Amino acid sequence: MTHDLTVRAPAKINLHLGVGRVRDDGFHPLDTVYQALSIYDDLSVGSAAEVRLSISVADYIDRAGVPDGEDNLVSRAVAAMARHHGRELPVDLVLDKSIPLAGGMAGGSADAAAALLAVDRWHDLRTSDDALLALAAGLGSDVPFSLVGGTARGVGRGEVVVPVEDTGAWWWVAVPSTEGLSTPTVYRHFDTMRPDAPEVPASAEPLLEALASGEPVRLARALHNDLQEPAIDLRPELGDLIVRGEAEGALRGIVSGSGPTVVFLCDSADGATATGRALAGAGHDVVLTATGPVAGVHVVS
Ligand SMILES: C[C@@](CO)(OP(=O)(O)O)[C@H](O)COP(=O)(O)OP(=O)(O)OC[C@H]1O[C@@H](n2ccc(N)nc2=O)[C@H](O)[C@@H]1O
Ligand SMILES: Nc1ncnc2c1ncn2[C@@H]1O[C@H](COP(=O)(O)OP(=O)(O)O)[C@@H](O)[C@H]1O
Repeated sequence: MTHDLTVRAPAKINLHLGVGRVRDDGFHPLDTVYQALSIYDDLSVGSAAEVRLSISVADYIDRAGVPDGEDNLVSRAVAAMARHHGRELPVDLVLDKSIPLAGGMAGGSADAAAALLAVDRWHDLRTSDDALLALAAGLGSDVPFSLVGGTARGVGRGEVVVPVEDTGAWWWVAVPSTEGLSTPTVYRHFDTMRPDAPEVPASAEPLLEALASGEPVRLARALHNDLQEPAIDLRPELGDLIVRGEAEGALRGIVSGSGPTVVFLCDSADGATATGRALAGAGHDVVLTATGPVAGVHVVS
């Protein structure tokens, strides 16, 4: 089958992830700064009599970990669009994944956002931006950011997203783990380790100031993730990886979101290549070099 439309969906990292005390609804209040990186899943669309989804993955992704059928966030996004418009939205979808799985890089959220955009364009639904953002928030806290992309501040449970100016071109090395970490598990571990967590999460302001300076060394110092401690407690080897990457020239290593992917900020493209090579040489089979910020989900063909 030929597919006439492809939507590209970027991975995200959190430059700042301030987490407050768990709310009554089970979510945590956040003050976060997201950045979209140049590691992408692609979602291609063609015609069909019903909703169909097929999935392929990069060689470093465990295909068995990606749910098929209606459990996939792509299918859930199509169903949400169909409910919103009050009609069936038949479509043939082919998902090609490169974003590490269950890695704290929001691959599933990116796919959900891509599906919203793809189905909107394919069926010429002209869904308003506000409706798309509301549908996205219903699918997951990270999904609205995947629509917006670039660099943006997220508050609430992360679903209220405001773009921030970011004129930098930042270079990153991402090192995924072979085994993913579940987001709810890491949040629960945060609750255990931080029973005294403040109601109001740590402010993203210092990070935003560092970002505005355009200086990689300042940004490196300002990176902050309240889920790093629980993630490292669950996976102590992540702490060793951070130390190693920093010894190999990275300005700073940090756990991405709820982990277990570790991302390293480097001073330049050459710096990222050198750190990436050194980590690959040290036995890390999968090392991805990326730049950010990049656009949110967008049509590429
Ligand atoms: C931690 C973060 C940081 O950006 O991303 P990942 O590292 O997973 O990519 C996000 O908060 C993940 O967002 P997302 O993966 O969309 O989470 P959701 O589907 O909305 O929620 C899954 C579960 O995570 C927990 N959760 C999520 C968001 C939040 N603010 N507080 C929470 O406690 C809840 O247990 C919830 O049931
Ligand atoms: N399209 C999808 N891609 C990846 N995971 C998906 C998808 N749809 C549902 N999932 C489920 O969501 C979980 C978390 O996925 P992912 O977004 O990759 O990680 P994270 O939440 O750590 O950023 C997976 O383990 C999987 O069970």
